[in-house]
Amino acid sequence: MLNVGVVTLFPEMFRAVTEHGVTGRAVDAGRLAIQCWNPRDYTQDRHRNVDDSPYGGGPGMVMQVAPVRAAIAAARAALPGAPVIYLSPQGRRLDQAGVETLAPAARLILLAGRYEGIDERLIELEVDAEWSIGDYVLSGGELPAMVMIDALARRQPGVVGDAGSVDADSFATGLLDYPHYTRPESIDGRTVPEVLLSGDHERIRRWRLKQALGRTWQRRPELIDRSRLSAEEQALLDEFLREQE
Ligand SMILES: NC(=O)c1ccc(N[C@@H]2CC[C@@H](O)C2)nc1
Repeated sequence: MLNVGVVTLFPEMFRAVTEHGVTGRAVDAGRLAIQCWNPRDYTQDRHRNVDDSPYGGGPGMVMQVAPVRAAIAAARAALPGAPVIYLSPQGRRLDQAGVETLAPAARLILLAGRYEGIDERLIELEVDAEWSIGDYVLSGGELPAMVMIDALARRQPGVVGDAGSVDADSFATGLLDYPHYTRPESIDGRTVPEVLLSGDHERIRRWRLKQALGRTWQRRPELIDRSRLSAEEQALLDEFLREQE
């Protein structure tokens, strides 16, 4: 059971994960819970302000400490002991290995910022870890938070129907995915590789491993350390590359 608290100005956005697909079913099955706390609900002023001008000048606004801190406190009360993760381009780059390190956590609090960001003292006082989903700037931390929720939910037992499919997930193997096909057998004259119609499961396993190795070598060579490949993997990669010549 993964229990996620989210501090966000846009709780409605999280319906994208609570009401759809694998994560929606995980919520229905009680394997995933997502609860949002909105800093705007913790403002004291009539205008319910959550942002203010930046010290030092410059464009945009900065999220104020007090409302966000109060929302985090409310989340902590509901999720005692949960680490607080702030999503930002300044964070550690999330990859499948990072997902694996976060996966054992039963509780997490995700802090999604808006505007130009949050007051640095919030990070110093409340944030346990900063994570980034990639080197690009987004309007808010909500989408990165949902990316993290989806990746972590898939690692919860029972969330992904066929457990084997999670193990075979690309990156779970450290490789890119092999090609997938389904009916019809021919589209615009393009047919399905006959090995996949053979019913020979060992041949199919080898073909898929060869494709994963070859595609990874061609598109993301840095993901392959040839010295760590098994004899079978080395042979399959060589075979793939010979066929490409
Ligand atoms: N690459 C990322 O994971 C990422 C995370 C957050 C973000 N934007 C928010 C808005 C203001 C500040 O909180 C940060 N952009 C990119």
